Amino acid sequence: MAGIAALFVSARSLKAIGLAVWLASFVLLAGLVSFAVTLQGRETVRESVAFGMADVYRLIGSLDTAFDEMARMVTGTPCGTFYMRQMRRVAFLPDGLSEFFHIEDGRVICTLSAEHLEVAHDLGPPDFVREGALETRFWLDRDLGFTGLPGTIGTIAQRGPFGTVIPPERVTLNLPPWIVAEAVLVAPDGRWWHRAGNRHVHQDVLIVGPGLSWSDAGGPAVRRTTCDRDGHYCISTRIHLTDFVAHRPIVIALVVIFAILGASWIARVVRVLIRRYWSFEARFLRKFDAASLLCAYQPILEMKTGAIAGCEVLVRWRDVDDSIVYPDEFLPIVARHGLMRRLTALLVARAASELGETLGPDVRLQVNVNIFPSELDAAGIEAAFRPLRALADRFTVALEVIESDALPLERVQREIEILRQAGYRIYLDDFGTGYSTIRHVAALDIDGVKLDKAFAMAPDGTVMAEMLQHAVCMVRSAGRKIVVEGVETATRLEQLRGQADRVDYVQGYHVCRPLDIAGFAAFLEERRTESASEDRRAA
Ligand SMILES: Nc1nc2c(ncn2[C@@H]2O[C@H](COP(=O)(O)O[C@H]3[C@@H](O)[C@H](n4cnc5c(=O)[nH]c(N)nc54)O[C@@H]3COP(=O)(O)O)[C@@H](O)[C@H]2O)c(=O)[nH]1
Repeated sequence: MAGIAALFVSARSLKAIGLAVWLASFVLLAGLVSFAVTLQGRETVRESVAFGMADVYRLIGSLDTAFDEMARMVTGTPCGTFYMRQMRRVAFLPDGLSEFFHIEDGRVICTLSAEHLEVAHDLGPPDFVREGALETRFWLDRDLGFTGLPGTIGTIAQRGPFGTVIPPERVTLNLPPWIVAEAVLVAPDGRWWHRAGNRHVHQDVLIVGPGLSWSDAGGPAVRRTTCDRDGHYCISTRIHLTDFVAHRPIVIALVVIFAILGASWIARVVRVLIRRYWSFEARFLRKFDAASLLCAYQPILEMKTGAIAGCEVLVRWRDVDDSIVYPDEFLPIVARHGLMRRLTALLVARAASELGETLGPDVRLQVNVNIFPSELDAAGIEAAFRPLRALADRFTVALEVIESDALPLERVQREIEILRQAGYRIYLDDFGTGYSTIRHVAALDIDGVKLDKAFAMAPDGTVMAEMLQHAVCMVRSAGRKIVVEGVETATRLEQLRGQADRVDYVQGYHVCRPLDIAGFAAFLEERRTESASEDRRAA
């Protein structure tokens, strides 16, 4: 879970997520729009094929009508005068069929153009036969020289004793430039003949197969074949995607622009939602509980004895990705949402349980806890500190009031009095910075003052370092105990030892950094062993 949460917390992975969402949205949107365009393309193909098929059905209809008329009207002695006159009348029908024959046993006996043939023309076996109640035979692309029209090629159809010629240009394919198509006539045994359109398209579909295919040299192409209801007349189509793109640049540009804009919008919304849900503030407020608050203990050294007299309890928060967050980052959120009391109560409960269970029963310490000025009301403090106060025989509680805002002196003084009478010690924190003033030190009945670490941490020779001594004198003159924090070097500790009659306690990285409870217990044990051996040496 922490691993997944870490994805949303890190700015780098958030960028990666944004990019992934953008790409996925782009592919999805481009796919959806392309699908819509493809459907529209399929519709165009369907319409074009239907247009071609309409010619086929018209031709079949003309053939049926012509043969019906022949059967009805052409009677009498075959190839006789009356017979031929009637045949001519059928030829005048406006169906595009104008040449008719009389056929017996597969041989043409007479034609409208050539009349009675001197030698009957043997048609040979038909190329294919349209089965059914009205069987029709076809001879494709035959030389019609026997009709008196040398060099003319045409398809002959025969039903009963009658035959006719189908002109070659009867099927038209009305197609946009990005579709290539071929109309073919297919025999029941699979043989087929080109009728109109682009040669090789039907063969291509037969070899590669219908559907989307990538094997063709012209790139990916969509192929299909549509046939009439008898399956004899078919139109095969092939759309090369490159042709489609080349012929519809505006559509393609619009698809790309739409997909880019849409994907950017979706990615932005997703990023905003992720940021909102996983912002530091949002996840802190979601996971602000006893389990996520941790205590660090920083030892406080008593100058007079050289012993560890106490510790400051410092809060830490475990983020959703298990990283440890320092208070400067989340205290403003705590203050903004009025969670100061809850923070103190949770922290005190944890500290009481850790200190009580881990340190030996003989260890006596002053436990300093930071509180906001707004928390300074005796009843609230008593409630929050109950777990520590239950261990009053081992731990004395000192409240470090962080002066983050101006103190209402009268009210604060009243609360301080009650708390001190109850056994609490009160310190003003961060003296010398912000709102912490000498006026407060003089006006409030407090136990001590913690000098801001900026004094002790300042390099020798700087004004701040110089002011350290004066600040100590000033606080001392108000009769308060002094804690100097931010002692990071042995030199600074030595300098403060020179003022040991005025500086009561020091705290800082040179003494010890804040530790977890196990580290703190080990540190105390080590100090105890060291001072015991020093005592033995002195004895
Ligand atoms: N209301 C609460 N405020 C709290 C609580 N716990 C901490 N705080 C306040 O948060 C501020 C930052 O604290 P932190 O990051 O824990 O830093 C503390 C020490 O680590 C640091 N310190 C101590 N010695 C040194 C040192 O030698 N060098 C150095 N660079 N830093 C050092 O100082 C911080 C302790 O400051 P203070 O409280 O003034 O003694 C800080 O303002 C805390 O007050 C909490 O539970 N409640």
